[in-house]
Amino acid sequence: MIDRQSVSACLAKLEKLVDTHCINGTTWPIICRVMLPISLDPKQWPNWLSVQSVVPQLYWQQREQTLTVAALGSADTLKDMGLVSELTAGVEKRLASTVIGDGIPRYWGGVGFDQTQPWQNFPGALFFLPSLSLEAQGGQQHLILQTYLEHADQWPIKRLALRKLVSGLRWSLPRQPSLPHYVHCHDEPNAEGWQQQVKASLKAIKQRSCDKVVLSRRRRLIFNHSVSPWQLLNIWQTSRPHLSYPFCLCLQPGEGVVGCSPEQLFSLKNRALTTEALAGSMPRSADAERDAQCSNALLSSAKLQRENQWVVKFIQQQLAPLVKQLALGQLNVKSLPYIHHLFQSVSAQLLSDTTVADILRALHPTPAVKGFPAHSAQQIIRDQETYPRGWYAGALGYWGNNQAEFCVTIRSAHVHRTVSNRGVDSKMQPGNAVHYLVDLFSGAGLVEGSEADLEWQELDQKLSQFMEYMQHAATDNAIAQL
Ligand SMILES: C=C(O[C@H]1C=CC=C(C(=O)O)[C@@H]1O)C(=O)O
Repeated sequence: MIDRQSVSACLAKLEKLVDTHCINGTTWPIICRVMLPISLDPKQWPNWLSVQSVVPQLYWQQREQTLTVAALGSADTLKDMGLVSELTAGVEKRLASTVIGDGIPRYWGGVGFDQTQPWQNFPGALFFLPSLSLEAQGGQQHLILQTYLEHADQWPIKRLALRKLVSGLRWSLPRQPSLPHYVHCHDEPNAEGWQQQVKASLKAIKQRSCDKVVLSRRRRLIFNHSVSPWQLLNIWQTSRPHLSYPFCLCLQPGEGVVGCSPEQLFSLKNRALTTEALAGSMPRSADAERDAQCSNALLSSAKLQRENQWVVKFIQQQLAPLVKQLALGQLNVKSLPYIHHLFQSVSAQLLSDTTVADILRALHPTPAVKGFPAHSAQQIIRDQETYPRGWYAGALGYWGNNQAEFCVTIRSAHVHRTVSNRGVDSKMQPGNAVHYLVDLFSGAGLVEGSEADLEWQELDQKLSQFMEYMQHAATDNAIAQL
């Protein structure tokens, strides 16, 4: 179990360690951390985070479930800084700090799709060292408290903040409130707008200014009642597709990015790197024979293979100066509950002077979410899309010394709210000033031979998974309340 007493004991241990270093220590900056074994079912962690008032709040689970984290509060945050290269250099510098105490520190966070197009109240990129985290790894669970100090002078303020965080923790886990029904649904672009965007993109592809571009659609659901990202995470997790990363990052209470992604950006353990090309899709069918045909069609369609091969080509090009022994896995099909994808794994060994930052900058974003070549695809996306992608199609995960893993934040939503003095449409109550918004995103890769109607259906397919889960959850809640 985890309770107030054990966390207080853990804090006392951390304070003692830091006090001793402040008196005797000579090396600065330091990361000081203590770990306490706990037993609290990780399935409860999102619920536990949802009742806390401190931010940031992060939940992230590794695709094979080898690591789960619930992180709360920040001992050190790096965000925005214009260039991702500056931010990543900052994280590397932090990780070179002297570590005092137990285990190996990890910074958590990531980068949005295009840092020049952030969401409101959400920086383009952010990494933080959690003040408090729960981590499950190798069959063990720990509570971890951490602080980062550039000098002893910072300790009194940071100690106070930690004490405040620990004393403000909430321990009772109420039932999640029921999920309301949305009152309005709006697609951007709509089906007609999509036709125009695809036409313009295919023209650029035909003129050879681009080989592939990934365009997206935003479905905005508007609610009259509060919706929390944690409710959505619950839905995604209960109906979790095999081998996906469930994640939720809130930078303000009740607002954040949430999703369940099948795609890994990369994983790095010591010097061994794995990454993948996940692109090219076919719908699933309830009929087993038809479903097998769809899956086989992925492996025989030249157009779908092109979609995937631009990603492979990009990965090979970008990694060439940074790795040795690059090897491609077999082209395969990854089947999720609603959709099949073409999938090819890539593995390599880092060269001796290659860093995590080099790999992150080289790979993100891949043509699975952007296109190829990157610059012209970016231009088309900027010309055609009418909203910022923010952290949709970004990268989210952890970064430690010689260790990192990031998922690509697709199959995701931005949960936020707006305040206005007008209703959004006639169904909204006139005096209802706060609108709760769930922006769902889905994207589709366009190459020579793509058809706007089929790509629109693919976007539907990707959205339908979530829409169905949500419908079920709202109905189940309504029944439970009878
Ligand atoms: C960009 C998305 O999916 C990517 C990943 C798998 C298959 C894709 C496709 O077939 O277009 C996309 O490249 C998304 O789901 O929003």
